[in-house]
Amino acid sequence: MRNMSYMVMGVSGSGKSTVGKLLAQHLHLHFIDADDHHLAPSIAKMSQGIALTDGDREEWLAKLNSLLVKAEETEQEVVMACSALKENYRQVLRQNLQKGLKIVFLHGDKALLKSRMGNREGHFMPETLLASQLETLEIPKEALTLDISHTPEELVQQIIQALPPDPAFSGPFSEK
Ligand SMILES: Nc1ncnc2c1ncn2[C@@H]1O[C@H](COP(=O)(O)OP(=O)(O)O)[C@@H](O)[C@H]1O
Ligand SMILES: O=C(O)[C@H](O)[C@@H](O)[C@H](O)[C@H](O)COP(=O)(O)O
Repeated sequence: MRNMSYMVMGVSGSGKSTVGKLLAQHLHLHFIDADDHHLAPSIAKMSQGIALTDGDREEWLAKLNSLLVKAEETEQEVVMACSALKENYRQVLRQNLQKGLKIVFLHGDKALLKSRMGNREGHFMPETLLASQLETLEIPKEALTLDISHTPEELVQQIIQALPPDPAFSGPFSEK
């Protein structure tokens, strides 16, 4: 047991919920979707096509970090799907974690992201917010970066193949 959690990140429509859930199923881990923890005013804002600010995300990120810390304290690994768009957001998500986080970054071009958002039914996030998501995104430096044109199953296999065999190994997608 590596006892280190996974963060599947990317802009809206990149597939982080889909791939994160599937990864958790494959690894028999608990899955946390950061979208389930947004404050109600944040959901209302995004539903109206208004991008969140750093301030809107502050309490949300602290809550997500507390869930990751709790998992580590109870010796659980979890898979979290979270946009985690900026480096300082990722720093908040990692704070007080002794073992760091494995970051998987789902990358795709704008047209594909737009079509994936468009295919989704009943989701609060409008396609019009994709531009601001991409403007806000700071590409993570130490992450396993995967191309979302692959199927979710292929992406999960790519993640599993990249897992370090040795728990002490601090491989290509370990950020601390
Ligand atoms: N790799 C993929 N290939 C094809 N469709 C995908 C893939 N990943 C996600 N999808 C679909 O694209 C849409 C957006 O995926 P979702 O997981 O909700 O993204 P996010 O959580 O990043 O916003 C969903 O309809 C999902 O079924
Ligand atoms: O920080 C943000 O701006 C949000 O977290 C955003 O990135 C996220 O994408 C929305 O919560 C929509 O949810 P989906 O990612 O599922 O579209």
